[in-house]
Amino acid sequence: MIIPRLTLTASGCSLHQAFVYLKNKKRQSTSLPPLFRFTQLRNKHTERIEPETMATFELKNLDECLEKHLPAEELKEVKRILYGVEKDNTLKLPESAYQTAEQNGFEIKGYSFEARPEELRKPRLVRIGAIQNSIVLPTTAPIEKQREGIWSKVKLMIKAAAEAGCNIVCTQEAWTMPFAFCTREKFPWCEFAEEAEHGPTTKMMSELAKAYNMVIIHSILERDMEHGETIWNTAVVISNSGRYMGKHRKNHIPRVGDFNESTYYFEGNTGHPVFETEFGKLAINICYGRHHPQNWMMFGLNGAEIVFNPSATIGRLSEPLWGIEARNAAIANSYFTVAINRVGTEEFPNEYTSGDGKAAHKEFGPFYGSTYVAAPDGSRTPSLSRCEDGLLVTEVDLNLCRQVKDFWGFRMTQRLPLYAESLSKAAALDFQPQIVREK
Ligand SMILES: NC(=O)NCCC(=O)O
Repeated sequence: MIIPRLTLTASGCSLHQAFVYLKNKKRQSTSLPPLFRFTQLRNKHTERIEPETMATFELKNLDECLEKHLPAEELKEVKRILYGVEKDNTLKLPESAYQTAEQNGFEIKGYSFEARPEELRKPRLVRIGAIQNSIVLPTTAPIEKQREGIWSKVKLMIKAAAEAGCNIVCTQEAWTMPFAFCTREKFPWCEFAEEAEHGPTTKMMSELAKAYNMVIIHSILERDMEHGETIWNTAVVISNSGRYMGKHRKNHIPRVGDFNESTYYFEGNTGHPVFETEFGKLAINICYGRHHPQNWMMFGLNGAEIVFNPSATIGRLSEPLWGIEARNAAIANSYFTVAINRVGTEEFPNEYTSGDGKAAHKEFGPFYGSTYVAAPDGSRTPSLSRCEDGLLVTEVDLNLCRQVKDFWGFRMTQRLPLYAESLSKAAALDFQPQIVREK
């Protein structure tokens, strides 16, 4: 789907970031870590600004746009219809979390979803942190420096999540690296791959998980040392004890636009695991898997209460789909979903083509952020910004999953045996589609 206007708007975000940077420069110049300062300047210089963006570059967030332009009464009704929330569900976070965000130049937002009080079960309140971020150093910097740069930034965001009382935190897809798969070059990008259980990033995240008593889900390029050093796109789950719980490998690999990921790794072989943690039963449906309702369904069948969707996707391709897919999955499967997307435009040293007859180019993006959480009753939070680093904190009561199952009965009416029979027929070589024609 081609939506040129949205694309242009997103690329204009860098102007806004540059403006915010300059505005905050004086106030933050001593407290801002050098890597942050570099990123914000770099974005200003590397993202293309087309003349048409000037009119709309302020659209860094759809919700802020609605708030700016709609009268209060209408805004309330629009939000009820769009988000399924009857009353303001903004969650006030501890001051320290806001301060950490402000000092380090990222957005922080808090929301909550309530469930009905039950007689026999206590509320099962869980705070979820979802992190969206841009890369930090140029993609030409040494690999280890690039990774450490992103680590430093995201560690501060995890600190803010801890201050905000988060029990679970999830990063975006392939969070330690630029999303270089557009290039189809193996070197140096494969060097970002690391072991899921024993790699440096999991080690670092395990320390944070233990220190903050937090489950951490982080999505990396995995190198499987036990199976021929093969590469996978993998989400790692670390318990709040700091111990490695397991991993899930991306089930559906895109072959669309510049998402040339099939050059690097295969479809995952880990099924649909659900991780039973102190803070609920969690699963991960990595990026492109969100277009496959059956992928979402299988995590539900295995008992997931929250399914994370760490992603890397761009406006030209998928922005109109973004608000629909994870939200629909939450409704269809009676669980919470957390859709997370990176921000910024990434520039690579060599030009590549998109196979669409257009000129070769070096940039990939803009990735449009817009991280949000959807609840099983179909309500959802507003999105984080389309262009800024951000932490979304959402408090959920997991009791809502069963309450929605009881009310709507989607799990009861699911007709699994009917579909199992039909699916095995559809997958057979001699399948004949069930079509009725006029005689
Ligand atoms: N990372 C990834 O799978 N992106 C594919 C594009 C999309 O699914 O929106």
